Amino acid sequence: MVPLFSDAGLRRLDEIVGPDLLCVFDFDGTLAPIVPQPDKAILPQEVLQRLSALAAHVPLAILTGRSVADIRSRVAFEPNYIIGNHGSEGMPGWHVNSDDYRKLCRTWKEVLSQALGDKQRFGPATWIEDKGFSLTVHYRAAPESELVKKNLSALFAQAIPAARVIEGKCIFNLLPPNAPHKGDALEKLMEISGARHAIYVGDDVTDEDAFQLRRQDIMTVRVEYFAGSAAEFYLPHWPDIVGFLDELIRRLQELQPSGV
Ligand SMILES: O=P(O)(O)OC[C@H]1O[C@H](O[C@H]2O[C@H](CO)[C@@H](O)[C@H](O)[C@H]2O)[C@H](O)[C@@H](O)[C@@H]1O
Repeated sequence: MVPLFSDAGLRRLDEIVGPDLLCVFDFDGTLAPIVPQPDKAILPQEVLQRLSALAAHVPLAILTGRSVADIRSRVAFEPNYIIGNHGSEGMPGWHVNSDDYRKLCRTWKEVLSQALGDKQRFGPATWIEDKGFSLTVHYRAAPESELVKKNLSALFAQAIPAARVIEGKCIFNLLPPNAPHKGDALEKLMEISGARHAIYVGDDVTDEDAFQLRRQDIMTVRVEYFAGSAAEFYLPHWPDIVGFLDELIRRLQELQPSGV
C-alpha cells in the first residue's frame, strides 16, 4: 500500500478520474468516523457537503455492511445507489435469494441469542445487530474483549458453521454462504452504471473483497494503513477523507468546459 497523496497516487488519479467515473464508498470508518455505539454514527457536515458536490459530477454509491434503511436514515442526500448488507441488499436485479438470507439470519439469531445469555463466556454487553440479510455481533463494550472474541469464534464454528464469518472493528459480521460480497457488488455497480472507471474507498476487512479485485479500471483506497490489505493506496487517518473528496471534486471541475 502506498500513500494516496504520493506521486504514484496522483498518477493513478490521472488515469482514473474522468466523466465516466463511479465513486463507491463504504460508510463506517470511511464516510463516518467510528463511534462506540453504531446508532450514534453520523455523516459529518463536511463530508456530506463534499459528497453532494461530487454527485453533481459523477454517479455515487454507498456500499455498506449496514442495512439500506439504516444508511438512508443517516445520509441527508440521495446517492445514485445504496447497497447494504455487504452487497446482498438493494442491488437492482439481485432479489433472487433474499428470502433465503432472511430465513437463515432469523435462525442464526435465535441460536446466538440463546448462547449469548452465558455472560461468563460472552460478557454482559455483547449484542447482535440484526440487519435482515446478515448479522453483526458487537463486543466493543466487553470487559475482557480478547477472551470474548475467542469464545465468539468458537461459538460460530460450532453453532452456525455455514456462516461466512468476517471480523471487523470489535465486531463479527455473519453472512449467508454464497451471498454476494462487496467485490461482487462493486463489479455489478460498474456494469449497471455503465462507468468505465471506479474508485472504491473502505476501511475494514469486508472491504478487502473489493480491494482484492485488482482491476486496472478500479482504484482502491483504504482509510488507515494496514500491512495485510490488498488496497492500492491508503489515507493515513479518517479526517483525510475530506481532502481526498476535495481533490476529486477539483479534478472533475477542471474537466468541465470553462464557464460551466
Ligand atoms: O461496511 P461498513 O459501512 O463499514 O459497515 C461495517 C460495520 O459498521 C458498523 O460497525 C462499525 O461501526 C460502529 C459505529 O462506528 C462501531 O461501533 C463498530 O464497532 C464498528 O465495527 C455497523 O454497526 C455494522 O453493522 C457494519 O457491519
